Amino acid sequence: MTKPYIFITRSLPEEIVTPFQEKFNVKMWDSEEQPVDREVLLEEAGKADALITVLSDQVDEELLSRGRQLKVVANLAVGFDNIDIKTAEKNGITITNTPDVLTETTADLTFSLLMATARRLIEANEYVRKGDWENWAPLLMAGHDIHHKTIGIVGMGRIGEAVAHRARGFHMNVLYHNRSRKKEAEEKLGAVYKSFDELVTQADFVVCLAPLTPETKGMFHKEVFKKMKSSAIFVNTSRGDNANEDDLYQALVEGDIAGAGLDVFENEPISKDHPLLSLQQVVALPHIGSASVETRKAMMNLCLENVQLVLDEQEPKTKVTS
Ligand SMILES: NC(=O)C1=CN([C@@H]2O[C@H](COP(=O)(O)OP(=O)(O)OC[C@H]3O[C@@H](n4cnc5c(N)ncnc54)[C@H](OP(=O)(O)O)[C@@H]3O)[C@@H](O)[C@H]2O)C=CC1
Ligand SMILES: O=CC(=O)O
Repeated sequence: MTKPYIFITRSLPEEIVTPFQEKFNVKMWDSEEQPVDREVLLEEAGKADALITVLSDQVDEELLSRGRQLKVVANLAVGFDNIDIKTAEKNGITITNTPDVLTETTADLTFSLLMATARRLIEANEYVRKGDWENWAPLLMAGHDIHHKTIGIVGMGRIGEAVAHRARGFHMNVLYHNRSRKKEAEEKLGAVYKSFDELVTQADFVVCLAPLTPETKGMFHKEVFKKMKSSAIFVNTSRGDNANEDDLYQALVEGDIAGAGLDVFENEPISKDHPLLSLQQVVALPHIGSASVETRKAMMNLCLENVQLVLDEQEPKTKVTS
């Protein structure tokens, strides 16, 4: 009997893949960094039983309609805005993601980014390395306090709650906004529910952790930045499209807000000539929210386990539904 065929759109460590090779025929794209060619991906989608994809692969109608063989697409991310879930469901293809295993790691990164932006860590590091540090000065690299300030979390889900937990350790007041109230988070974390407008007006740090959906796309725009405190710092570790980057740039230049910590961008990788990267008050990272070795390996294992379960005609651990 021929083994089921799994195609993985990036090269993953052998140690992760080898245990699955006895039961499955596993092929990987030969680069860890370079995305798979679209034509190759479409061809593979037509003959594979399972795909393991990354967040930059467009799993759209064209791909999901390539043939009857494809049973499961396991996305190496918790976000699944790159996948047309409705078409997958219509075509009987199971979609899985990687929630929970990356929550704490992404919360660590989100809070680090908040701190690095507020306390100007990247700018200060460059200042020392360039040899510009000649004297101690009373306001040299003075930034913004974090402790006892107010954090406003838009998207108080798994990662949002983990960020709130860290914020409590810094004696911060925690505000949050979701479409629905989370009484449990309010009790456990002392978080206070606010409307979106109230949150952006009152918070010193506005952190976006809502998924990218038609509703959240562009939710941080010109008028929203104008409502924020001029000392506010915007942190985005969700998806770049949740903020309008032109408006964010203007808000920073015009002093509507004081800084931005960004792990995600409208177009990734962001061009080095992008206006946002010309601003000292912006800290930019290459979408590394979940990037610890332990967590990335846990995500890879979860993808392979989900694929195995679906191909064995069992329920996957973390199925995505519309
Ligand atoms: N930078 C990185 O590397 C990473 C980025 N991410 C991003 O973080 C996101 C969140 O992950 P996770 O916490 O696990 O997801 P969850 O689904 O647990 O949380 C998302 C939260 O967003 C809220 N939400 C959804 N729609 C809206 C809306 N229109 N307005 C306000 N709140 C909304 C939801 O509450 P409700 O339904 O009540 O509105 C929910 O509480 C991912 O979707 C992904 O985009 C995740 C991991 C790593
Ligand atoms: O952006 C990363 C994810 O897991 O979603």
